[in-house]
Amino acid sequence: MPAPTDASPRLPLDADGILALAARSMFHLFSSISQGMFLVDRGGRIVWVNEGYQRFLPALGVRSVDDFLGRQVEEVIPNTQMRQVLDTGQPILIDLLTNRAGTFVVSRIPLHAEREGDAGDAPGEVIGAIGIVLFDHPETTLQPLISKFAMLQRDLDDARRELATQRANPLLQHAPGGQRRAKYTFASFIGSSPAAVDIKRHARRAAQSSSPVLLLGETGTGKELLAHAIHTASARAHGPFVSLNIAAVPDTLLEAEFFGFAPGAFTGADRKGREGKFKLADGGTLFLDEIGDMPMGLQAKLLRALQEGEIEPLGSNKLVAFDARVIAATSRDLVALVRDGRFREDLYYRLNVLPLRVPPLRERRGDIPALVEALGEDMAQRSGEAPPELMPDALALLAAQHWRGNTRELRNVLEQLAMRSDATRIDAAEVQRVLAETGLEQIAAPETAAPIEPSAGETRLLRPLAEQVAELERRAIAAAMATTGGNKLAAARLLGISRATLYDRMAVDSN
Ligand SMILES: Nc1ncnc2c1ncn2[C@@H]1O[C@H](COP(=O)(O)OP(=O)(O)OP(=O)(O)O)[C@@H](O)[C@H]1O
Repeated sequence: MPAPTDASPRLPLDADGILALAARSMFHLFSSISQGMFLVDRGGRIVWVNEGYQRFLPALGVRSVDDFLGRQVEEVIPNTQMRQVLDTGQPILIDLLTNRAGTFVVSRIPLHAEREGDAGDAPGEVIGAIGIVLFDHPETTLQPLISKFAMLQRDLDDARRELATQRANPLLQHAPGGQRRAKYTFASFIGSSPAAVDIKRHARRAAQSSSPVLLLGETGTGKELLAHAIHTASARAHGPFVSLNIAAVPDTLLEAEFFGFAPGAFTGADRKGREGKFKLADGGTLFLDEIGDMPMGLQAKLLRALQEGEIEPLGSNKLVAFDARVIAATSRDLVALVRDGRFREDLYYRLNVLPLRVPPLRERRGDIPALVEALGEDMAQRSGEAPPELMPDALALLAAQHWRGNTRELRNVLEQLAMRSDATRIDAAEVQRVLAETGLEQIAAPETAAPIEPSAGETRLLRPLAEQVAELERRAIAAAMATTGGNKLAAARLLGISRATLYDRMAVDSN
């Protein structure tokens, strides 16, 4: 390393100089790594904004930097907490801010006056504050953190629900041997549409029998929930409910998971040996989720176990009898898997004794308002905040979606809505924005497509057609403008019309 020459820059030797240099370096660092910064004076007036921040101005409804400077911060940045920082002198180092421009991770730091003379280390009076946008689009930039948080939240949720359900239903209380018990009853399956009533009726009937049940349906339709409910309503309700998600266990470990292993059965195995799920489910129900993902090699062994009512733990050379009722579930097309030679036909028939097809959400759109209410209540119980209240147009828009991920996806969207919206009453434009931001396809909510209450919907339709078309057009334009943050070109593209046509229609609406 070359020795510093007299011309090389050096660290200042005095404390004030070092402090000034550190402050300058940190300011430059934040200015370059953050998405934007601005300063307010003691009175909350915006006095400076950097280049990065300027790109948020259109979404905030501000036309130019000149329009931004000199304004009171609350006037131009809804929901800001800068005033609190000015009043308390306390920084808010990390916070989520949601307003019409989106959701941001922000930091707010007070600026203190220099202390005159020998005032010690105490900060001087607050003379302003600096606002920093650390991340925009936190849903993508902070995805790993958010996913982890969501997972923990869901675990907590499950535990709370389990407790609440146990209190309400003694049948769900401790099964012999400890914690393995069902979490849901048929009452947990929300829905009174013909399709929901039908599946519950068939499932209740299946609960009376001891034959294997096969739950077929898309992901998130409630197959696992129904498996729990069938167990709870069955004669085995006092026995354990044991579930195994076949897709979640590596193929090499599956056999041990199913059948258990004898002490010292293989290198690295637990010295004491371990019981498999079949044995753990003795006297109760074994739920085999994602059965379509079962490796071919193990299918023959599963078939034998089901036929004989006996299993052979790995490395034991001993047959052990078990008494468990099997409920299997899959979102895959088992018949096609059989046809392609990827699922044994004999095993398919063994499992397919009582097949139940769980309908996707789009076949029971009428249940969506009730589901929204139940899921909202559940979320509110968890967060301690009031449940989100969806306006009729927002519900209609949700009811019109395709919902590939069914109830699980609906729940995710509601969680996003609760997280991003300041208002407790959520309208269609807000839903549209979240659907767009979460990358879900959006289907407009024509009133004829999914009337939530047929009679009310029909009454609404008994008006002049031109009036209804105009209203639908106005709502579509408003939704497109909300989704694109007011960008008319993008809104026109979304609606499949030219920009000129969009201007025309908007001019008509404002007249
Ligand atoms: N009808 C319903 N009423 C209330 N909650 C429901 C309903 N259907 C599904 N859910 C909820 O949606 C989520 C997904 O349900 P579940 O895990 O039972 O679906 P699944 O069909 O087993 O999904 P996968 O095939 O992906 O495992 C759960 O939180 C469940 O409680």
